Amino acid sequence: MAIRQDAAGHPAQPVSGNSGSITATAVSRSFGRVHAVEHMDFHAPAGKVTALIGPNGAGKTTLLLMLASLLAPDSGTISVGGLDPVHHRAEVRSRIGWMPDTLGVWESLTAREILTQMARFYRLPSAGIGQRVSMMLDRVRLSDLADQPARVLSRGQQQRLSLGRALIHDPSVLLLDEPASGLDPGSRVELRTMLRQLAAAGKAVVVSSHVLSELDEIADGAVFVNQGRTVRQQTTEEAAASGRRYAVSATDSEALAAKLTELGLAFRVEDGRRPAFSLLLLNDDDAARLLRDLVLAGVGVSSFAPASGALEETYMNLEGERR
Ligand SMILES: Nc1ncnc2c1ncn2[C@@H]1O[C@H](COP(=O)(O)OP(=O)(O)OP(=O)(O)O)[C@@H](O)[C@H]1O
Repeated sequence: MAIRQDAAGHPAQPVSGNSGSITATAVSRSFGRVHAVEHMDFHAPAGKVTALIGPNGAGKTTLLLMLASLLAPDSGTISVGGLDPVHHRAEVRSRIGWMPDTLGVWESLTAREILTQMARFYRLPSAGIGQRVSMMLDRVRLSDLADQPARVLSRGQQQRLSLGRALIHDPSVLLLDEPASGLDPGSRVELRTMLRQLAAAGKAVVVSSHVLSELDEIADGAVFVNQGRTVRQQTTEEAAASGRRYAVSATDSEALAAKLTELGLAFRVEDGRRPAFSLLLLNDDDAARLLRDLVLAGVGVSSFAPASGALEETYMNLEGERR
């Protein structure tokens, strides 16, 4: 089996099938007295989209910066496909695509110039750079704006340029901090499709996001963090198996409440434009059964739908446990 060395002469670990996975074990990082990340564990397998979820200040960006080798941990270990970013920085960086929450580029350069410069930084063969940049501009739908200075791009267009920049060297691990921020609904759908395609191509995709309702569609699993610590890791299927909240409303709210009570189901009344009853159901079969029972009992059901995603439900439950 081949053992490689990086530029600094450190022996790299054997190249194996997990070259795209990324793992952090008990990593910590403080800023003065602030313990931004404390003994955090994180794993994102190759070929999957992993969501990094947590409230403001939980330590998500600090963890991503460490995973991207842009910030050194005070303690703990990080492995990118078996390589430690501290000792194999150049090789790890060539494997990682990093999309920060704000673009932060040379604003007077054009989108094309920025991607060209990044391709040079990553030492892509110069003969192929022009074609690679044009392909990437097309992929993130910026071909029409390719020769405009970055400062004139809208927030959503800058996000797309940032994604193109993260992908220009075809990394095996993608770290995306709030990638959907500022994107319009159509662009969000495109982003979702692109992230699924990248995972299907074998890359480890890590997405930090507060838009939990969308994550069920994107993520295969999630790592929940809070106050610098990992509080739960679970697959989206595991999250779905613990049930999800449904919102039900009817033309006659009293009749609906009476029937739910008769069926022995705990519910609460949600504030909103129209009164809706919300209740936790274990799976789609339970939801179908309840809808049938309500209709057969003559309750005029006017809406019946999941009120939260599976990952959102886990997040809200964790929040509830903390209070
Ligand atoms: N460079 C820094 N200097 C001092 N404190 C910092 C620094 N970077 C982060 N922190 C602190 O570390 C904690 C974690 O911050 P971090 O940005 O990682 O959280 P986050 O989960 O990404 O938050 P958000 O969802 O709001 O972006 C916060 O209390 C923050 O104030």
